[in-house]
Amino acid sequence: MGYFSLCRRESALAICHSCKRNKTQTKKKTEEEKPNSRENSSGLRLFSYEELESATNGFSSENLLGKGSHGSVYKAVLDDGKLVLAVKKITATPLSSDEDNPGENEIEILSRIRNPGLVNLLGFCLELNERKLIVVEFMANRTLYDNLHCNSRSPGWGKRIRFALQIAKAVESLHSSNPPVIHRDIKSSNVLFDANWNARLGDFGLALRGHVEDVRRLSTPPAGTMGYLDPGYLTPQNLSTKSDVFSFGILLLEIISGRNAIDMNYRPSSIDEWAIPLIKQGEFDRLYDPRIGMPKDSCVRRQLAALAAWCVQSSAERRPSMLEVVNCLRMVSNRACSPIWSNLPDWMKKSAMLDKEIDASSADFFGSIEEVPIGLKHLSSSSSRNRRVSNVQSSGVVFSEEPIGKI
Ligand SMILES: Nc1ncnc2c1ncn2[C@@H]1O[C@H](COP(=O)(O)OP(=O)(O)OP(=O)(O)O)[C@@H](O)[C@H]1O
Repeated sequence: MGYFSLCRRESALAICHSCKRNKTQTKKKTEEEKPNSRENSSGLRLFSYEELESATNGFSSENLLGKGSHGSVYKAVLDDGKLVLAVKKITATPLSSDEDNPGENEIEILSRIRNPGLVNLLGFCLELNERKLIVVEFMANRTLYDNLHCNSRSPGWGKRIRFALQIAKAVESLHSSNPPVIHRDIKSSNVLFDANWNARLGDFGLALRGHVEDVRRLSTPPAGTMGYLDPGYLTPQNLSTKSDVFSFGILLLEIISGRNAIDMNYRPSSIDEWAIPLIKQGEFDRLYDPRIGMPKDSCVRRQLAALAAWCVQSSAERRPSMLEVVNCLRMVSNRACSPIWSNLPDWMKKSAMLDKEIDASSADFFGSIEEVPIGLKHLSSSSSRNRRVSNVQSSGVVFSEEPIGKI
């Protein structure tokens, strides 16, 4: 029996059962719950259709936040203006089954995970069987796609690196949950910013939850978005968390270069085919977003580019884990935000790391790695900029002062 079939039998996930109820049953239940909406056992709120309709001004175009391939998203204001949230009105296709209905899948997955790095589920409305309403946290500052590509004031390197780290942490939290979640649709339009400009990962319509062997057994066809999709993910058997790592690498290249994942104004049009030769040749001035110029710190330039290249390798096994990505980005972030950090005496570095909640294994990343998984040049042990900051981590990537060699 597949994992999702099992999920559907668990009482803890009342939502799944509820979703399967017919309209009459659901209406009856909701009527019983009136006049006030209430939370179910998972802490999720059950909304009535009427209250969401009224909170979105009748799903008006003024409240429309955007449209995706599975429906539209509206801003909703409830509880006398105290609560602002986003309502996804999912349009089921005639072919949608319980197994592949993105709305139901999103509820099923998001009801089991909650994390400050995600656009979390707040509740749902079950009254429309064919067009479900999913209620999630409202993200006030639009998507990463909008901010990178449609904003005349493009974010600078400090912000971009912080965003990359926040997204990486969110993906890592999915991969390390039990059982793991594979998002399968990491891309800039699925990263949204909350009111405090924290990057949050959203849209779990394609996500799969379960141990890789179980998920593979389900034979869910490969899915994702062109330009971000792992080229090695051709059959259900190829699925692994490393497909998310590939998509994250594409996202990182997008953050670095400011160009679209697929952009007909460039040759080659796909970002990885365009970027990797530039990274190999050390042509960072052509790689980095010309609107804001390259990061001033040459180490940061090399490190970010090499990390992206590591993630988009064609061999899934040779890509880093998301934990390694997080550790790399923590180091980059540290360096980018405090250039003086690399010159500090060891004891101060340690304190600085504690202050910034950076663990020792992250610090190892830049200092003492023997393995060079993508053919990056070995770090010269005499290089003062890249010298060892603490003890060894078993695998990783090395950044050199020189242009990066063969990948
Ligand atoms: N929680 C939210 N808060 C604010 N705006 C949102 C929220 N979720 C989505 N949006 C807006 O609605 C748009 C559509 O979102 P949706 O997740 O349906 O599709 P998408 O990810 O853009 O595209 P696709 O479904 O094709 O992957 C987003 O691009 C975003 O502008």
